[in-house]
Amino acid sequence: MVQKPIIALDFPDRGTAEQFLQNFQDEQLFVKVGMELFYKEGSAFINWLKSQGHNIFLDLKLHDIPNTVYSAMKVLAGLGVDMVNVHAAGGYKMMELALKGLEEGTPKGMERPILIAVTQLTSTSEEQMQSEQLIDRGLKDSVLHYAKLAFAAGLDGVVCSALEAREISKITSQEFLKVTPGIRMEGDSSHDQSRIVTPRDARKLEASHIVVGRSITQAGDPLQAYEQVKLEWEMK
Ligand SMILES: O=c1ccn([C@@H]2O[C@H](COP(=O)(O)O)[C@@H](O)[C@H]2O)c(=O)[nH]1
Repeated sequence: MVQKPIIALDFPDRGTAEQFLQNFQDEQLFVKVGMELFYKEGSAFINWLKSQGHNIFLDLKLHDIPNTVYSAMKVLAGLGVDMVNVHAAGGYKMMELALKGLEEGTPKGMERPILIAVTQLTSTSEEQMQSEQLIDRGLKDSVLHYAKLAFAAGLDGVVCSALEAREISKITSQEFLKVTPGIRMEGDSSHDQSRIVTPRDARKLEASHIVVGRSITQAGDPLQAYEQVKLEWEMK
């Protein structure tokens, strides 16, 4: 089944986010809440989104020592969101403990949130990665390496560019999720993203999910922009 595009709710506060969501009336969406909105509004906003029937990816990208991530994941597991994430650069042990924390923290009768790991941010270019992270390899090698590590640690998938999705499937499994931000419609500004792909190409490249922010949230008609993204994404 094709998953709904995930809309990145990159807004400063709950009021702005709720106003944006009014464009979609009763449609049940898959939304992403990032650091900005979560740090401002906390779990009350998550509860409200759930009460509206939306699926939620809580995008906090945890990256700390294994024990700290383990404890934090135990808390996040209680929020009832559908998806959470860590940075794969935190390492194998950190990812393993993130998963353990989620498993232990998920209340009885609830499903454990999907756990994915960021490989290389879609804003990162090969040159930037080599000069700033001192990685003396191609960017794809680094993404594939992190994907393999996340797979070995038992995670459900990764955040990557759709450009890397097909190769990740080959070295992990078809079911391993490839959640792909950096999505732009033809002709849209890339803003601060480096590795961008259209919804149509993301589908062809076998991404399992697309994450779309500004192409929808900053559109004159967000509902129409969402419908267009969805149409391209669902067309094979
Ligand atoms: O590698 C990553 C990981 C996360 N993101 C997040 O996705 C959205 C993308 O927003 P756009 O406006 O469509 O660029 C944003 O919330 C990022 O924090 C990412 O872009 N790349």
